[in-house]
Amino acid sequence: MAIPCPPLLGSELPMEGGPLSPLSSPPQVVLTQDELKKIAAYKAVEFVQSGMVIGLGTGSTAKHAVDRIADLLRQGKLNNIIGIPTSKKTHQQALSLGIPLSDLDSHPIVDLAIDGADEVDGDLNLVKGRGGSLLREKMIESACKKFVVIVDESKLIPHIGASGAMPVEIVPFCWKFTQERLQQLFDYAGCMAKLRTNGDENGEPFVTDNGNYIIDLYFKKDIGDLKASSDAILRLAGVVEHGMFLGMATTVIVAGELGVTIKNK
Ligand SMILES: O=C(CO)[C@H](O)[C@H](O)COP(=O)(O)O
Repeated sequence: MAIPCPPLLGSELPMEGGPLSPLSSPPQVVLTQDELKKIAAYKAVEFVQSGMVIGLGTGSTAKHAVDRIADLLRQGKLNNIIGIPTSKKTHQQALSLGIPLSDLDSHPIVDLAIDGADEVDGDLNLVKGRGGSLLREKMIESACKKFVVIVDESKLIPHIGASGAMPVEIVPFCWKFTQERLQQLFDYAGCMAKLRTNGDENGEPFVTDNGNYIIDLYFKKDIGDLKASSDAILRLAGVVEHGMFLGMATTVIVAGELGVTIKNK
């Protein structure tokens, strides 16, 4: 869907915090959602400095950031970057672009991670993992000094789970049992727990990079206390990790109709 937006590109973007602020001139061009994602991604890459270890996110927004980092390396504007990819897909992208890569075993401290999100609430809590990479994303983004989240404004929501699924990565063993337990946990919020499939006619389960399954939780109502919800999910044997990233984002860059907003924790 095309979204009206002033002609904002690259370093011309406003960087104010707080709500999106109207610009003086009326909207002149219409930017697509993907163009907004690119604007947020390029703005985030301005935080990258030579010599940094960078967590490379996964998804259509993070892909723009990885492309941009590769461009700046090629142009000699960045040097000695080491990328830590959050998925096999991003690993493949970064490898094909010639970004030097490593992992948390060799680089346990990550200077900066840049990644998209499926939802961002008013306290900068996130839902991630609708793209299926939540476990590696959470491992890497928990290990970083600064976590910059890049989104278009459609990702801003009033409460976690408001726009769709909250994914939970589980072991395949007796997945129906774990699915049932997860649904029961959030019965009070009208939860529907669904096994994610590949979308083909056979209904084969989607398998994560770690060989696990994903149960998508759909809530009819606000689940309330996020910390308590997180703890309850993680207490279930069979659960590996969930897609709520609570208190992890240090900065959220939002590209929208009226410009760019940078929200800091
Ligand atoms: O968490 C993710 C993948 O596991 C993605 O960051 C999230 O799904 C956002 O994706 P996109 O940038 O394509 O909207």
